[in-house]
This record gives sequence, structure tokens and C-alpha cells, in this order.
Amino acid sequence: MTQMADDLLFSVRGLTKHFVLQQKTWHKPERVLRAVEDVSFDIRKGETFGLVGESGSGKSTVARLLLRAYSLTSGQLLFRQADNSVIDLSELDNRHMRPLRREMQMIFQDPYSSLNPRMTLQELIGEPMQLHGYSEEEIRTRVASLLSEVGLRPEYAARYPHAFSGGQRQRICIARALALNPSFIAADEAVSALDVSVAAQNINLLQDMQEKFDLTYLFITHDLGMVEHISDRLAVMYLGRIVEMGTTDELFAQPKHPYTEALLRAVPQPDPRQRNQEKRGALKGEIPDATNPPSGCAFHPRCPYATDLCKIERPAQRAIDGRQVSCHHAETLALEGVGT
Ligand SMILES: Nc1ncnc2c1ncn2[C@@H]1O[C@H](COP(=O)(O)OP(=O)(O)OP(=O)(O)O)[C@@H](O)[C@H]1O
Repeated sequence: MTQMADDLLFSVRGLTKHFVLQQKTWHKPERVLRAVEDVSFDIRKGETFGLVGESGSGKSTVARLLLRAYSLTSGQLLFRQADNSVIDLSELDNRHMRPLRREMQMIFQDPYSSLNPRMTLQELIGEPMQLHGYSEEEIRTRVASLLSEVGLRPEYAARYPHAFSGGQRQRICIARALALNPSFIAADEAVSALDVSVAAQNINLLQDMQEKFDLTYLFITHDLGMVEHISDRLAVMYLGRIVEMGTTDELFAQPKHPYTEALLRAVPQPDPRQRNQEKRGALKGEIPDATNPPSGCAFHPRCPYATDLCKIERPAQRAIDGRQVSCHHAETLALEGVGT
């Protein structure tokens, strides 16, 4: 039988996803896009694990791999099922994944496009239950209770999504995600499109739901400011790899990877003394092409601390002060965090 520590929901080892891009001209060789490369982490039961990094760093691909919306190029993906048994999802085909899908759900950034405008809230939230054979009566009762759980009135069930604001539509998505009583929800930029105050309300709702229904979250965002209050632990991704991983408090207070420091610089600071965006370590340039990654450390072309070694040799991931870091100079750099 497959084993993992009792307190874990997911144990991910060597997760890798390459997309083979077909060339338009037949005589050109295929190009391989390394979206996720040798990523390992654990997600503990009941925690919120944050995944941060710029657009294109591979966050959504990791979430889709965890839910097995994509096949893996390689790696191991252990998951604890509702009956407490552990299963390796990496080898399962669609048919064997089907019964497991109810335990894992995803919420996306854009509540406008992820809700079918021609379906009522009753149909939208009830659909997953219908697919799993619930009776009409069970569905009606559960939709009404889910609507009130997410702060919407049960009588809204007959309405269509266009009648609701962006924040309310996101709540409809949350209700739909909760319909089958999952143990795990991946929230992919779930509140990024919302105004700050509406985003904060929906984060509070997610936290309330987590406590009430014993949920474990993977919370994905490009905005470090968003994860500070919701995530227990964080992994920072750059060009398909995790460059730093640790508790949110530690990463914010004292980053050990220059990329984490640079992302922290972009977090708006309420304290005017900390508002200088041009400080040492501010992020310049763009994330490189994942079909042609830089040599050595992939971050070296943008890193203010890069040395010749960084250009040649890719740093291994090492444990430093209880954190996982891949930077040649992590022990010697005195990087700046933000006051928490
Ligand atoms: N289905 C796909 N086919 C080919 N390439 C893909 C596919 N999905 C993602 N990619 C590529 O994989 C890389 C990682 O993308 P991914 O969406 O996982 O990043 P991300 O960090 O979630 O960014 P974003 O927030 O923009 O989605 C990108 O270079 C992207 O273009």
C-alpha cells in the first residue's frame, strides 16, 4: 500500500509537465515547453498552501496536474482519499479518476466565463450533484443551503448569473465547488479580478468555509499581498520550478531567494517609509521563454546578485533554516522582507 504521513492530504514528488509544441512548418523540429519541472511539496490536511509567481511560472499547470486535468510527464502524486487511504493519482486514467473528482474542485479567476449564462443558480450549483446521481429533492435542499452558506439568499436560485456582481458570482462558484463536499479546493487567482474590499470579503468567506467544512486549499496568485493573510505556507515558482518554500510569515519577514525579495517589493506597503519601489532588488524585465530557459539559475538574467556561478550552474534545492531554497548564495545574501 502507498504510504504518506498522516497529516498530509497531498504529497507531490518530482512533478513535471512538458508541453510539446507543434511547429507550423513541418521541417522544423518540435519545441518542448517545460511548464513544470521537478516540483516537490506536501500539502497538509486543513492548511492553505499558497503558490505564487509571475504569469507563466507554472502555477495553474501545477493545479491542473493535482486535479489530474492534465496527464503528468513524470512524477508522483499521492492523495489521501475521504476514507483515509492513500492513492497515487499519477498513474490513474480518466475512468479511475472519475470517482475521485468529487473530492477535488477548482475555482477560477473569471466568474464571468466560468458560469454558463443560460443556467439558473439552481442548475449551476446543482449540476455536479445531478451528475453524481442525487435526487431532485436533495439537490433543491442542498442548493438552498449552499446559497445561504456563501451569503446569498436561497430564493436567488431561480435567477441567472448576469443578475449578480463579480464578487457574488465568485460566491456562486464557491457554492458550486462545495456542492459535492470536497476535501480539497484549488483557487486559481480566485479573487484577483475583484476590488480589494470585495476580494477581502471573499477571502474571509473561503476561510470560514475552510473551518466549517474541513477544507484544504491550494491558493494560487501572482500577487503576494493576496496570500499573506490566507496562506499558512508558500511556494514561490519561477519558470516551472519552486525557488523558495516555507511558512508565509518567514518568507515575508526574511526572504532567502532574490526572486521572493523582488516579488515582495511589488506588494503595496501601507507604511510610506517602505513604499520605495526602486529599492534594491526590484524586479526588472520579463519571465523568459519556457521553451528556451536561461543556462544555470533561470533567474540569473534578472537577478541583481547574480555571479558567474549562477550563469553556469543550476542551484540545487537545499534546506536552510527549515526552508527549501534554490539559490547559490542564499546563505550569504542579506535580503529584505516586509514588516509583518
Ligand atoms: N495547454 C498548454 N499548452 C502549451 N503550453 C501551455 C499550456 N498550458 C500552459 N502552457 C504554458 O506553460 C507555462 C506555464 O503556464 P501556467 O498557466 O501554468 O502559468 P501560471 O503561472 O499559472 O500563469 P498564468 O497566471 O498566466 O496562468 C506558460 O509558458 C504557458 O504558456
